[in-house]
This record gives sequence, C-alpha cells and structure tokens, in this order.
Amino acid sequence: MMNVVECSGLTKTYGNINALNKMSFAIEENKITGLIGPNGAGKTTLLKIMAGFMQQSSGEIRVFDRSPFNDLTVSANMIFVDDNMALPQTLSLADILEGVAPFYANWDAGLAQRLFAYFNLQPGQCHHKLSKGMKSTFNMIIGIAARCPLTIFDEPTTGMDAGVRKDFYRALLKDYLAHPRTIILSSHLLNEIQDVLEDVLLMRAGEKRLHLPVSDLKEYAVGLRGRREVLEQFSGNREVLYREALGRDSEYLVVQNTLSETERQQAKRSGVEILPVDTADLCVYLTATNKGGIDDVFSGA
Ligand SMILES: Nc1ncnc2c1ncn2[C@@H]1O[C@H](COP(=O)(O)OP(=O)(O)OP(=O)(O)O)[C@@H](O)[C@H]1O
Repeated sequence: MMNVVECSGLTKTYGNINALNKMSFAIEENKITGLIGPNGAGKTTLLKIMAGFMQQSSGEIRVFDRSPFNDLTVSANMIFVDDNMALPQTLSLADILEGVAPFYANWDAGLAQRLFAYFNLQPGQCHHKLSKGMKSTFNMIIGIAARCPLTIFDEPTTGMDAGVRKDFYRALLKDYLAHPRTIILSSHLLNEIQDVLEDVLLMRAGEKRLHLPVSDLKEYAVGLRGRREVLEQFSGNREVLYREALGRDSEYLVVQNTLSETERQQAKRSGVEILPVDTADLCVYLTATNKGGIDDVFSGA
C-alpha cells in the first residue's frame, strides 16, 4: 500500500507559537482520514503545509513522494477546500464551475450539475452573495466533483445546516466508493463524520495524539463507575483520560482499555461498572488541553 502523505518530525512555528510540534505519521492511499482536534490544535497549519501552500519550519513532509511546497505535481493532484476560497467577485456560480473544470483531470461536470441542482444553487448567483452555508455547499460540490487523488476538506461543514451536512457526507461517501481516492477531512468533533471515516488522526496542541482506525477507537478506552477508593486500584498505573465526580464518594473515570480479565472480574466483584466510551466523547477527552474543564473557571481552582 502506497503512502500518499508522510511526515516525520514536522514542525511549524509562527514567531514563538509552536503550531506543529514534531509530527510523524503516514496516510495510506485511498483512505478517508479525519483530522480531529480542538481550536488551535494545528489542523489548518498541517493541511496547508500538506497542500504545498506553506513551508514547514523543520522536519520532513512528502506528498506523492514529493516535497509539496510549490510543487506542480502535488498541486495538479490535490484540491484544498475551505471556507475562504478566493474567487473573483463578479463571476457567477456557473462561470466558476466552468472555470475550474480544466484544472482537474478527473472533473465530473455532470456530477457537479446534479449536486448543484439538488442543493438549489442558482447558476446565475454571485459567489460572494451566497450565505455562509451555501458557500460551504458550493465549495463542497467543487471538492467532490474534482475527484482529486488527494482531496482535503478543512472544516467543510462550517455554516451548513444539519440536513445539508448529512447529504454532504453521504454524497462524499458514495462518490468515494465509486471512485476511491485519498480524502482528509478536518473537524473539531468526531460525531458527525465518524460514519464516513476509516482512520482518525487526533491532534492536541500541535502534536499527534493518536492515529488509528475508527474501529480501534471504539475499543481504546473504558469507563469505570464506582466508589472512589475502589477505583483507585484500577486507575493507579493508568493514564486517566477523564474524571467526573458523581456525588460525594463515587466517580466516573475513563482509562485506556488495558484491563486484564482478572482485573475485570475484580472490578465487577467490588461493584465497579465497566462501560463503553462514546468515541466522539473519547476524542474530546484525548485532545483536551484543560483537564478540569469549564468548571475550573468557576471553582477558583
Ligand atoms: N499566520 C499565523 N500567524 C501566527 N500564528 C498563527 C498563524 N496561523 C495559525 N497560527 C497559530 O497556530 C496555532 C494553530 O493554528 P491552526 O489554525 O493551524 O489550528 P486549527 O486546529 O486549524 O484551529 P481551528 O480549529 O480553530 O481552525 C494557533 O495557536 C494559531 O494561533
């Protein structure tokens, strides 16, 4: 299996801000990967370096086995969709669709037209007069119809309503199944995209937190609910990913799922419940930079 993207020690600093800190990972050909992390985690920075729009400060990145910065092969095989695509103000949507077509070797004009009609976009409309959600919808249509070997969507659903989001993911998945390609989608939350993803790459503060198949994420952690002093023996040598007090002496803990069968039996005997952890919640725990959460602001901690 070929890797479309490979990074090692990838670092990007803006002045004294470390936007990316020694990231190393590889993305295989023809997979859909979700890049998940909170605001400021470095998602956009990473995607822009991948797209060849910016250069890293140090470390290595290869895209189609080339250094992507200003590389013609990379730009010919890649599309980067975000909500500030700069387009001439005077062009109509129909003009834009016609104008972009020659740039993409696999452009499917028929698909673009059908999506256009489905989402009720008017060919005569000016791009800069569209609502936020309609702009995202239009950009998404270009991103899908371009069928680029590397398709990058940076927070594509900004401003889209729930119905359009659902349709977008479904359209993307259907087209991907018929025409496999490497797709990377960034988002703050896993919730709505997990059904289309194969892999997730979780980022926290410029660093890779985890990179694994979504199916493995489901098994990655367990929730433990029980009396605080009993829980200690299961959490002692494990990283606690999340902790919530339940009343005076009970707690809910999320830890990595490394419990042995003996420990599971032991937990059950001492009244500790072992619960599955919702994957979207788990992503939030894994990428949180403020352990205690918003409550700390109000507790004087
Ligand atoms: N052009 C820039 N100049 C200076 N700092 C920047 C610049 N672009 C990004 N940063 C900083 O780099 C860090 C990572 O930003 P980035 O936009 O990559 O994160 P993100 O994960 O995409 O966030 P969001 O989800 O809010 O879009 C942040 O601390 C941000 O303030």
